[in-house]
Amino acid sequence: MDFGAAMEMSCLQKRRSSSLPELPHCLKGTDVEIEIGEATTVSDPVDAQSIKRCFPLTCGQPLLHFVNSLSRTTISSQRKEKPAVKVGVVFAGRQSPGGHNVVCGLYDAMKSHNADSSLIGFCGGTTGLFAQSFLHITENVIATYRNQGGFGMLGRTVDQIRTTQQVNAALAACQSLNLNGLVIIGGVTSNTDAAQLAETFAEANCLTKVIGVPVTINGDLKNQFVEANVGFDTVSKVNSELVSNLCTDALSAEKYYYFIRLMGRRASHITLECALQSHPNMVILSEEVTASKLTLFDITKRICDAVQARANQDKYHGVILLPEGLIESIPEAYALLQDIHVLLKKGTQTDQISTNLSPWASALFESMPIFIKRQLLLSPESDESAQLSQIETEKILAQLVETEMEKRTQNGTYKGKKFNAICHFFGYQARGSLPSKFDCEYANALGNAAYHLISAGANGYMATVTNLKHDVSQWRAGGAPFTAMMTVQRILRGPGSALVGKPSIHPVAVDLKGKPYELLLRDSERFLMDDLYANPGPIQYKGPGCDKKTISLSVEDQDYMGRLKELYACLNKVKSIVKPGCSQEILKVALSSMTSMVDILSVMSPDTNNKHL
Ligand SMILES: O=P(O)(O)OC[C@H]1O[C@](O)(CO)[C@@H](O)[C@@H]1O
Repeated sequence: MDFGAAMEMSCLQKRRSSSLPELPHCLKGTDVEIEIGEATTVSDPVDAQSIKRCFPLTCGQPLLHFVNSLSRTTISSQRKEKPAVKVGVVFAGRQSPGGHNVVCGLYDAMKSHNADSSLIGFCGGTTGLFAQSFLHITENVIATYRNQGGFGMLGRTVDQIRTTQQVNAALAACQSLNLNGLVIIGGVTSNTDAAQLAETFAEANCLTKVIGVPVTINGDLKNQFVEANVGFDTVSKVNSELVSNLCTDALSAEKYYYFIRLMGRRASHITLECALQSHPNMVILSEEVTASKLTLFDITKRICDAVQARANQDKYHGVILLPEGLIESIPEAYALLQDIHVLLKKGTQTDQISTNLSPWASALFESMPIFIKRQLLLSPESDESAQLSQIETEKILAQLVETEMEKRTQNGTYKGKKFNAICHFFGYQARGSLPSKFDCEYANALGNAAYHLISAGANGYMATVTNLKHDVSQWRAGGAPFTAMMTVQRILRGPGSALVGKPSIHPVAVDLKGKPYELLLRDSERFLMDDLYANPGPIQYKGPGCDKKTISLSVEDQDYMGRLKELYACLNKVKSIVKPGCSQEILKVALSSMTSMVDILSVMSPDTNNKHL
């Protein structure tokens, strides 16, 4: 493929390519300084031990904040040129709208601080990194891809830097190319891999500093340092418009139920956000199914009861949203997928799988239509999960609902008209969209921040931009160590014993106690029965509405991140001052800090999804 090549641009694309996203005040100009914040710690002792053991050199580093020294009266406003740097960038994860702007922001920052700095982009994702296949990123390349969708500038292939061979190949590439920095763009998997790479590079005394950037449509890389992911805003908006169009269509014809599956493998953030923006009749989130341990039968029954209730009001149309990860959250389907995975790994031929499954798994498998069987048997993804984007869960559900409605008709419990379903998967069409203004600006700021981290010699950090609910000018930027975002998963093995996994940055699920979900629950009954469809329309790039952020970002607890940080600071204070035999005075100070912690905790949701407090 011809990476970085010029492309035929529409009028809109040309205008976008020449428009420079606004930068937050703290990143503007050439007077950005770095302030060292509080050291990061992990309070859970098991997690802490394991993280320290796996990341002895990069664990416990402080938070970093960027400040614009021009805003300070004490510092001279003379422009400071920084040493030239050579940086490599790689799209390690799946494409996500806005990803190109990380590269553009990085490039702009590098060049504005020293015109001799050079940026190379690895072609074809991690494969290009291992093979040292790259292109020099020039002004022309930047102009072609600024504010454009996809990952066409550099492409992507596999999203892993995991095996010893892969890590060594990455190390060899960075050493032989003499890179000062390597910027890894991706989601939870890519950033976990980046953390490992940073540690390995530190061990090997490699010059290259590894920096991650949170870019994933899934919106599941969230923690006290990361408020949003590049791409989520765009994908939610594009999908919401498409869902709304189907709502309008359903209401006009009054004869179809649209079953729509949206992307989101391990968390249902996109589905939740689209529901909040477009108000379909029904939404089924993976997190709800997991929490209530709903079976396929339960879900089918819920939908059928809803169809029946609507038919009682003479309504024979509707729109139902579900995430692609739903299938894995249904206990019996998950177990079936696991069994299939084990057999595939053993090398069992696909036509022999059914006979080698346990009787119940085989019965479920055999009850599926032939095309679904084929999809279930697809070889797993690089992270060993099923190829969820290829499994048409919406069709399984539509078929089960149709069968059940026929049964109800035959036994006389349903007397309405025939149920008609039409299925859709909105995945790739939204993922390839032109990025929203928010994603363009957010990604650009993150790319800028990545440069400042490299120039400050930070290794093992994720670039962060926060305060996102506010105007771009007020956004804050900095970096947080990967290790401060990690947790260790425990697999319980009988009472008192647990198997501890490797420390990783884990995807964060929809919080069923959080504000966005609460908003959905509040209106779910009215959405179901009253057809309160709302159409947000296409993404706006200029004029009124262009600065609208996702509802999730806007309603998430305004002070949640601030409270977490406060909590974290109090805890660190206590830990640093309380020592065996310390004075009464110190204990009093510690007690007051702990009282503040209790106060903060009492106003926060008890289920914070966060183990680093
Ligand atoms: O492009 P591919 O390899 O089909 O990836 C599909 C997967 O990527 C994502 O779009 C993003 O992680 C998932 O929602 C989806 O399952």
